[in-house]
Amino acid sequence: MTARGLFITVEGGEGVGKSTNMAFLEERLRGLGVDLVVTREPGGTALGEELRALLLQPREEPMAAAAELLLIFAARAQHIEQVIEPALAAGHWVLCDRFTDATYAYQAGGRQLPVSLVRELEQLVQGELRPDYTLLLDAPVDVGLSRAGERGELDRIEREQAEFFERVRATYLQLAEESSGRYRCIDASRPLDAVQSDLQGFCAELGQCWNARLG
Ligand SMILES: Nc1ncnc2c1ncn2[C@@H]1O[C@H](COP(=O)(O)OP(=O)(O)OP(=O)(O)O)[C@@H](O)[C@H]1O
Ligand SMILES: Cc1cn([C@H]2C[C@H](O)[C@@H](COP(=O)(O)O)O2)c(=O)[nH]c1=O
Repeated sequence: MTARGLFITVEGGEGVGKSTNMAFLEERLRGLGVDLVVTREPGGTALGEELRALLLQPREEPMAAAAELLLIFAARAQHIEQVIEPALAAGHWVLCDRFTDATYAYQAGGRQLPVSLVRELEQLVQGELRPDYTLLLDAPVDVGLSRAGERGELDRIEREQAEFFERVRATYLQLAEESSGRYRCIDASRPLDAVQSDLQGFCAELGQCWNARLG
């Protein structure tokens, strides 16, 4: 029987270096010789990418927090059915740039929607599916926002106030503490080579976990 693949998610606030380090992780994990599917949320399917564009486009009409939450879970339902579940079942690893921890951080933490609402939708849309490992790239909000700002125009969510992102960061740190078995937290405010040296250690740990799973 094929061993189910590992589901690895990468999380963090704006500008912490997710994109830069996703590329690094992808290269190192492929180097381990595993079949890897790299994807992102919101997105990862044609429908999901359309929903992402709707979510991130600045708009005059404010988006209701509940509308934002439901669009995110709609994209996630499609992503799970079309990409994530089939890949894991076939024994591929899935490396996903953000998943439901982002919903806890941004919609429950940032937007202050009830956590119970996120939990109910998580159960409805995901059933038992949860990440095996979550890498949190953590940096002070001002460090991330200034890096994100250097990239050019800000999207709808990046335009939020600093207090919103402080709540996002605090929620991520709380999740990392509550789920310390699954989380690896990396100080992303350091120079890139220090961050990537820790990422290298994380990849080695994943390789060992996989070998143990294969017996
Ligand atoms: N450790 C680091 N030290 C200094 N600069 C960094 C570091 N990591 C990333 N950067 C730079 O910060 C900027 C933002 O990085 P990146 O786009 O990877 O962040 P991100 O978290 O994916 O952002 P977002 O999620 O908002 O798209 C880029 O210019 C990148 O080169
Ligand atoms: C999955 C997810 C994402 N978001 C927000 C977080 C970011 O502002 C954008 C995604 O863009 P990035 O390139 O990954 O930075 O969407 C959210 O609010 N809730 C979620 O569940």
